[in-house]
Amino acid sequence: MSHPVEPVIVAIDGPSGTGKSSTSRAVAAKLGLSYLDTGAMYRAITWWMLGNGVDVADPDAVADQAGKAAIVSGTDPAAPTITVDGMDVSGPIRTQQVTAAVSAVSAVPEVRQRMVDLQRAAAVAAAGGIVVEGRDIGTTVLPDATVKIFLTASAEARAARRSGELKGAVTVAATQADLVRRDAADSGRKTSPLAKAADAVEVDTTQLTLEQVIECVVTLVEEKRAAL
Ligand SMILES: Nc1ncnc2c1ncn2[C@@H]1O[C@H](COP(=O)(O)OP(=O)(O)O)[C@@H](O)[C@H]1O
Ligand SMILES: Nc1ccn([C@H]2C[C@H](O)[C@@H](COP(=O)(O)OP(=O)(O)O)O2)c(=O)n1
Repeated sequence: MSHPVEPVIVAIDGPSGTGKSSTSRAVAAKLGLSYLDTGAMYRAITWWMLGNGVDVADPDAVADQAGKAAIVSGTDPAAPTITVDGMDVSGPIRTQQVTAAVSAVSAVPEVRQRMVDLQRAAAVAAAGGIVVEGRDIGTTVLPDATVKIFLTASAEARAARRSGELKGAVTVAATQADLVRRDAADSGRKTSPLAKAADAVEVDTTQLTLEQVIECVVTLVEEKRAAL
């Protein structure tokens, strides 16, 4: 008897600098799936809050404005996009100012509820399947995902990777301190903290090349698909 083929949903979670974005994009491209960067969505709403003079340290003020920004993500892994009220914000959401404020904004339950609704809608819309990366995808957003991956790496390796991107503008030590602070905030918040789902496969990427991580995830997805 044949079964209807369900679109494959891959959830990739983990802290900053573990390789979620690079791995997710490449896996989606290789397997012909859509791709959603949920961190970019939290950065986009944070960018909007900062630009509109909202005090990001005041959760009530953030909650009050949580429904205002129209955030739209393009899910083609070859050219992912993110807009706020129709404006391309892919550059501005990567500034240090946004990075410093994003954990506070994303801890506010009203913000999370809006983002989770958008993320689930994107997964439903991706008829051919999707790779979704973030902090709470396997635990909260898509608990029925076909495959769940939790990427880790040492704080040293993650900081070295990130400061490589910042091209020496910030020292590795300062980058590492920022990462560790953000990990603590993201893991310690009340609403859907950064956490490994019980049924996620943990992959420590400290000693792996990006290509090895991509291969590992592609293999896990193909094994799961074959067993369906
Ligand atoms: N296994 C790896 N080894 C070395 N560098 C990596 C590896 N995975 C990712 N990188 C690099 O580290 C940086 C951060 O990766 P990224 O995918 O943005 O991580 P995340 O989305 O988890 O924050 C990027 O410059 C990326 O090219
Ligand atoms: N599913 C998610 C994704 C990101 N966040 C929050 C917490 C993270 O510190 C920020 C930014 O995430 P992002 O993946 O862009 O961070 P990095 O690129 O790894 O530095 O957003 C979240 O709370 N839940």
